[in-house]
Amino acid sequence: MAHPHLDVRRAVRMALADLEDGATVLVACSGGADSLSLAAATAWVAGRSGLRAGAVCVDHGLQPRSAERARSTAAALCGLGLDPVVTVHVDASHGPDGPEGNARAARYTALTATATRVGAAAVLLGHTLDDQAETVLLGLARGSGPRSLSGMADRSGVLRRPLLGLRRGVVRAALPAGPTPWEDPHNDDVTYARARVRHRVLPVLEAELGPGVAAALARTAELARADADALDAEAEAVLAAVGTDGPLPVDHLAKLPRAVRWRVLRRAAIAAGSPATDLTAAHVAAVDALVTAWRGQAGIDLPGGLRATRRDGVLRFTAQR
Ligand SMILES: Nc1ncnc2c1ncn2[C@@H]1O[C@H](COP(=O)(O)OP(=O)(O)OP(=O)(O)O)[C@@H](O)[C@H]1O
Repeated sequence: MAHPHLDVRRAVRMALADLEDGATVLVACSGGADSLSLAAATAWVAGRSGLRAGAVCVDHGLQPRSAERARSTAAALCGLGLDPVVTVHVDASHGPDGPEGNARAARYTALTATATRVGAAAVLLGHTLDDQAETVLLGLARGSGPRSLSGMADRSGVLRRPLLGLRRGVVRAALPAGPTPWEDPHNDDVTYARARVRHRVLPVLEAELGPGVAAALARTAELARADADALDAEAEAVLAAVGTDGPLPVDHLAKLPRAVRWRVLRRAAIAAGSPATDLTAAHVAAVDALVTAWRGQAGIDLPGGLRATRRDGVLRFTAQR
């Protein structure tokens, strides 16, 4: 960790290399250490490469002091040389994923909408290699498939994660002097699984298996993403050929590799009205058994009042009255 400032600036420079002169980038800033370090590096890079840099803070209204925090973050960012901060208020009290999940979904929607509104070419997020490794470990512990194990993408639409290849320690060692980062109390609260992975599981893995474990987990994420992309594309192609909303020929489904067939069945069930958040791997496996191990059973009930049935050589998803 000889030159953390250089490492962070290089990572930001590379992530922004394709932007045209005069383009605007926004740093998504929570006020935490990672996004403050990212903001400082982005201000430095933008100042030397003809880009405009601003910042955006999302106020979820979840923590009582969040408005005050947003104000002090804004002041710190202006001090780092970024344009005045855009603060966006979102309502995270509704949604299917609990307060944290709803806040995350609302945040990504708000960040993307803000980029469109201000004409920004990219919004930068401060996720690090440690965040990626934690996500992979949490996915492994849940028995996730390659899509979940692929963690966070370095690019997704307008969102970019320049620090995904850097350890959190490097990012924090490059923190600018002056602003005091705000620490989200959840980060250290070991009642949360992610905090336990961060403070207890990953350190033990590194002590026992070597310091390269986090980078290895991040590599797993990259490999899993490539596999998941290929399998998803194949499933899409199958559905494009047979049609998403009609009956699915069982003979055709039975010949597909299981990983592709599961994806086809999941997509078809969602297209027919089963909510993606409620449709589990066990539901999909039960529908799969109608294809591969059918012994005349009547059908499978699915979330959203849907029923999967097999008759006359085709599989159908129908809404139950
Ligand atoms: N309220 C928010 N407003 C704007 N951006 C946010 C907000 N919360 C999180 N982000 C963005 O998402 C990234 C990851 O946030 P998260 O809370 O998962 O991780 P973190 O390790 O606590 O990061 P940080 O130290 O920057 O808070 C942040 O670095 C930031 O870029």
